[in-house]
Amino acid sequence: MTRALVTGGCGFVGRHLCDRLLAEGFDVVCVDLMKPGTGARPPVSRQRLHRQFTLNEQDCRAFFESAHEHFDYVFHLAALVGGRMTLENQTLLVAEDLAVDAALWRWAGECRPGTVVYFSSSAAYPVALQTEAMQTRLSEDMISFERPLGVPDLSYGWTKLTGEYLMKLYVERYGGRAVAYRPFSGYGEDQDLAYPFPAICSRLLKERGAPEVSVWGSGHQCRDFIHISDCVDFIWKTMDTLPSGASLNLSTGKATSFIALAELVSRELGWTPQVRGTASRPEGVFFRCGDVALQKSFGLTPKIGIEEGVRRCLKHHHRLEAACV
Ligand SMILES: NC(=O)C1=CN([C@@H]2O[C@H](COP(=O)(O)OP(=O)(O)OC[C@H]3O[C@@H](n4cnc5c(N)ncnc54)[C@H](OP(=O)(O)O)[C@@H]3O)[C@@H](O)[C@H]2O)C=CC1
Ligand SMILES: C[C@H]1O[C@H](OP(=O)(O)OP(=O)(O)OC[C@H]2O[C@@H](n3cnc4c(=O)[nH]c(N)nc43)[C@H](O)[C@@H]2O)[C@@H](O)[C@@H](O)C1=O
Repeated sequence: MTRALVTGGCGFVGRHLCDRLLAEGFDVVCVDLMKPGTGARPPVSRQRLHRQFTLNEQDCRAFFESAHEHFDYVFHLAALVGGRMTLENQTLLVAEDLAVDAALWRWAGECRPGTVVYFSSSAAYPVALQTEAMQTRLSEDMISFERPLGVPDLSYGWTKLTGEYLMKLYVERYGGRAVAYRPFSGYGEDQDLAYPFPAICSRLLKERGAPEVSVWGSGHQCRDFIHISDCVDFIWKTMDTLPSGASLNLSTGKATSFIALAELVSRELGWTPQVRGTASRPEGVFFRCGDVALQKSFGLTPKIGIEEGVRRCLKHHHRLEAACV
């Protein structure tokens, strides 16, 4: 039986990843803080009832201190993330996430799991490449520790960059196997409303028919939205073939502005409001979109386009509304 440890497995990405690992016949040990009100949810019932799934509700640092068992794979997702967190409490975020990542790599050095899969982020890319003037499609080799091209925008990006650096040390010094993924804007039906994709779908559903709707920032800023099932599929297909120490984007290569996203949602709902930006709300970087050449070399193509993603998200929020009536 293949054994996997998933830290942060009750978060948005973790829930989907655990589902896939269980469906593929893995034995899954999940470690998650499960703090109330943070967006972490109990695993879906089939996970709880699943004989091959164990949930430890604890800080993964404590788990690392006491666990000496062997895992074939370790998927490290535990991190303080999300719009609110990244913007509001940078110091806490850096202190916590660096400590958690350091604990992971120290433990991996001692316990030597088969493969460590580190969840980095597209936020680790240099901010100077993501301006309105540059609008660069970000490719994996644009993060270089030897000849840096620039620095990330937020502390959150710095912690992910440092995490990747620690991965490289682990691979070089301990000869361990590890790979990293850099998700762009992952979204999906059961995502917390702190994230823009579900927030916009849910808001427009409520405001349906209004002459005017709003998005944050100028509305012209762009993101590369990738559906969570494609993210998980890309990981599944490459986690054994990606060279040790390498990082891979999880992206579609398609940039969508928030105004375009809101227009797509309203079209799907059958009306055409005026979409306006809200200057008082944070805008973040202007253009964050992945280069997909390396993903293509592994035969990866996303299955769910943004139109289908919007339809799924709306259907999900419709269902939630109906359940509340
Ligand atoms: N979603 C996306 O589009 C992107 C995600 N990523 C990365 O992917 C990973 C997963 O993201 P996502 O699922 O969206 O985030 P979530 O916040 O939904 O999930 C993270 C989970 O980790 C848990 N956690 C945090 N700290 C600890 C800890 N010390 N010990 C144990 N569990 C902990 C959280 O618990 P609790 O909530 O109870 O605190 C939460 O359940 C993260 O590393 C993130 O940085 C990167 C780029 C984009
Ligand atoms: C890769 C990276 O992906 C994410 O980082 P990000 O792309 O910078 O996104 P964010 O969540 O920091 O910013 C949200 C963006 O969305 C715009 N926006 C518009 N309208 C609404 C709106 O209505 N609500 C919200 N919340 N945002 C809106 C808002 O103005 C801003 O531009 C992280 O989840 C992070 O985990 C991560 O790793």
